[in-house]
This record gives sequence, structure tokens and C-alpha cells, in this order.
Amino acid sequence: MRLDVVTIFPEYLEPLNLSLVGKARARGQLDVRVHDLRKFTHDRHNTVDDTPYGGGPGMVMKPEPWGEALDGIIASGEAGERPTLVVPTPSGRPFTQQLAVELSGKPWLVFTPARYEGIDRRVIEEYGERFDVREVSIGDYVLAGGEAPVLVMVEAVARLLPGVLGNAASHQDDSFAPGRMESLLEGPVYTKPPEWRGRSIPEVLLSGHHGKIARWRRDEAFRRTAANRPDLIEGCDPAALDKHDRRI
Ligand SMILES: COc1cccc(COC(=O)c2cn[nH]c2)c1
Repeated sequence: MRLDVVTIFPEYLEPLNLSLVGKARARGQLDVRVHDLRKFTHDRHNTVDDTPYGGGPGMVMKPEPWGEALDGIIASGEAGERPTLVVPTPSGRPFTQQLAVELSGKPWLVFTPARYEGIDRRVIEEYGERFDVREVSIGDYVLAGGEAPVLVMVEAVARLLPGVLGNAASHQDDSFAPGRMESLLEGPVYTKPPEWRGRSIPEVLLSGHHGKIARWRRDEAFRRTAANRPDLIEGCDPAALDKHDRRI
């Protein structure tokens, strides 16, 4: 997968050289290219923003630099390759595990994190006519820029790429993983030592009885979901539970 990011703070994307994403890059599974938006300005101050038409607070990112940056990136693609553009914004569709799964199947993502009050709408219109443009929110709050959302989305997508996450099975049971655990939160996890500050491990986890363990985990997932995310349970039909679990 190729990932391009256009930003006025390239150093903000340094974390993409670390850990899981860093290793995937080193292995050649991910081709990550970060572009400094200011390199696509031509005035003495490398201006990327200006006052909003119609007045109001803050500044808006000018369309010209984005146009030059995106045209250059698209032109550098393999013949005929078409990118999916991802625009982090509080007014976008929710970023979910399902969307992460969808994006992990794309060959080329271009992220356009904005600062200020956002990017001139004509940029979205211009590229939306020719490419798949997704305006995506990572949550209902406003940040100073879209770079942190890019780190979030790249990590969520990269860990789904085959061979990137050590133990492939471990994202089947992710919270929100489509299918089995459609919309349940993960229950509690434990590891050695068997006793820590007088606190032991739930007996069932030491029983070796895989059926009972699966049932206990399912019950704990329901318990935690009911406590923290009752909205996820409303639509959940217990009868739709994995038949295997119910048989125990
Ligand atoms: C593109 O327009 C804007 C405007 C304002 C801030 C931002 C940065 O993104 C966020 O704040 C965000 C993304 N998901 N949740 C919050 C982008």
C-alpha cells in the first residue's frame, strides 16, 4: 500500500517511522511519503491560508497549494493508479473499524490533514469529481489540525494489512471487528504473574476449558459494553450470538 500525507507540519508524521508502521515500511509493505504543503507555495512567506469569504473567525487554507501538491502526487502514481483521498475533519463520516477495514483494501491512500478552519471547499469539489474523496471524523471534538487523526487512521489501517500484525488472528477479536464480535467491546485481559498484589486470575481462564473460556469472555464483553457503550447493544440481537458460544 502507498500512503501519501500532505501537511504543513511534516515532523508531526515522524511517528510513522516507529513501531508497527515503521516496521511495515522497512519491510516494504507500506510506502509512506510525507509532503510539505509549503513547498507548493511561491510567495516570500510561503502563505497557505487567508481570511474566510463571508467573514468570521480564523483562517481558511488556500486552494492553490493543495491543488499543486495533489496534482503532483497523482501524477507520480503508477500508470492509471487512482488514489483514495482521506480528509480528516470534525464534519466527516465517523471513522470506524469497518471503514479501517475498507481502507486497508485500497492500494493507495492520500491523506490531507488541514489546519486552521479547514481547506477551501473547491479543493474537495475539484478532486471529488475524479477521485474517491472521503471526509472522515475520528471523533466529536475539534483539534487544531488533522495530523493526529492521520496518525490514528494510518495505525488502524496498517495493523490490518496482511503480515503487518504478528499474530493475524489477533484482529478477528478486535473490538468492533466485523462479524463475530460485530459491536462488542473487548473484555478484560490478564497475563503472568498468576498473583499480583494479592490479586489473582479469574479461575475459568486457568481451567483450560476453551468453551467455558469463550463463554466467559463473551459475557465479560457484554458486561463491559453494557457499562461503557449501551448504544452498541441496543441493536444487538442476542439470538445472533455465535451459535458455538450459546451451546456451552
Ligand atoms: C478539514 O477541516 C478541519 C477543520 C477543523 C479541524 C480539522 C482537523 O480535524 C479535526 O479536528 C478532527 C477530525 N476528526 N475529529 C476531529 C479539520
